[in-house]
Amino acid sequence: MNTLEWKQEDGISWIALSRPELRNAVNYEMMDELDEILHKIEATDDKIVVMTGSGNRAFCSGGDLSLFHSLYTEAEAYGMLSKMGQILKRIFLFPKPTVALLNGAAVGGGCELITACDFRIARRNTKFGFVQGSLEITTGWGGGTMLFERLKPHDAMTYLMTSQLFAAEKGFEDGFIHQLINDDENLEDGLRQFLNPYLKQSANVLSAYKKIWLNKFDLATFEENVEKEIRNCSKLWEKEEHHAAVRRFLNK
Ligand SMILES: CC[C@@H](C(=O)O)C(=O)SCCNC(=O)CCNC(=O)[C@H](O)C(C)(C)COP(=O)(O)OP(=O)(O)OC[C@H]1O[C@@H](n2cnc3c(N)ncnc32)[C@H](O)[C@@H]1OP(=O)(O)O
Repeated sequence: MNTLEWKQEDGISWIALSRPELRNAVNYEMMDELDEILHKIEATDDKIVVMTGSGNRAFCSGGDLSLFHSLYTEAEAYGMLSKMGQILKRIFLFPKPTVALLNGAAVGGGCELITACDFRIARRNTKFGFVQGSLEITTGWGGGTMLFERLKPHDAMTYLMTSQLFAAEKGFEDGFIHQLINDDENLEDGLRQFLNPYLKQSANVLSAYKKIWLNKFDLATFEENVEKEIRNCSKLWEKEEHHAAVRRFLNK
């Protein structure tokens, strides 16, 4: 694996996004590797999946803008967005509980990725934000649809419509972040403390409860809504306003 690290320990499958020099931005190789690793994990006896980022700056900075900047038309954008959208859906619907461990900032598509997970644990000093609006696009991997399943509509709209970066403490108050880990605490120790009561249960019990939550969804409607989100984002993507905003980011 070139863009991910995977380890299995005490019933936990750890996935670390590993492109720290670009703040763990997602490229096509990472999408393929994520897809592959999720298939492998599904076949293990592991109880819980933890997703985190390499380094201490970022969990994930979203799509790799230096790469995806070359996608110009709606159709080109749709290809990339729907590829990652499929992976986010797999994470959201994954048969085992999933946890996003925010070792650093989760921004743009990175924030969509944490939304796809069942639990979010963050260092107290981290930030998260759906900054897509400042790039003149919206969420395009299905994370907007998923956010409305995680939060009260008013809070979800605030996160999405303001494009702001928020402190993890605000996410904790809103119920988006489930546990804060103090800055002087070891991140893995803090996570294990949170996970201990879950890890005392069998994999079958955890998966069965996850299934009850997933049974709530009309899958066809959920998939239709994700698809609409991806299509809408693709339309905005091809506008000059978006390309200009990305150029500003890359030339800063
Ligand atoms: C494409 C899908 C779409 C979606 O559907 O959601 C998206 O994800 S759009 C992408 C949205 N993401 C962003 O706009 C993130 C921008 N990044 C940041 O805000 C910051 O980098 C950070 C994540 C808050 C971390 O800040 P910091 O630790 O200070 O790092 P730097 O900003 O100095 O970045 C270091 C290095 O990495 C490059 N970088 C960062 N993010 C990306 C990215 N998403 N794509 C490509 N490159 C990225 C950044 O340009 C720096 O490069 P160098 O200057 O060459 O070192």
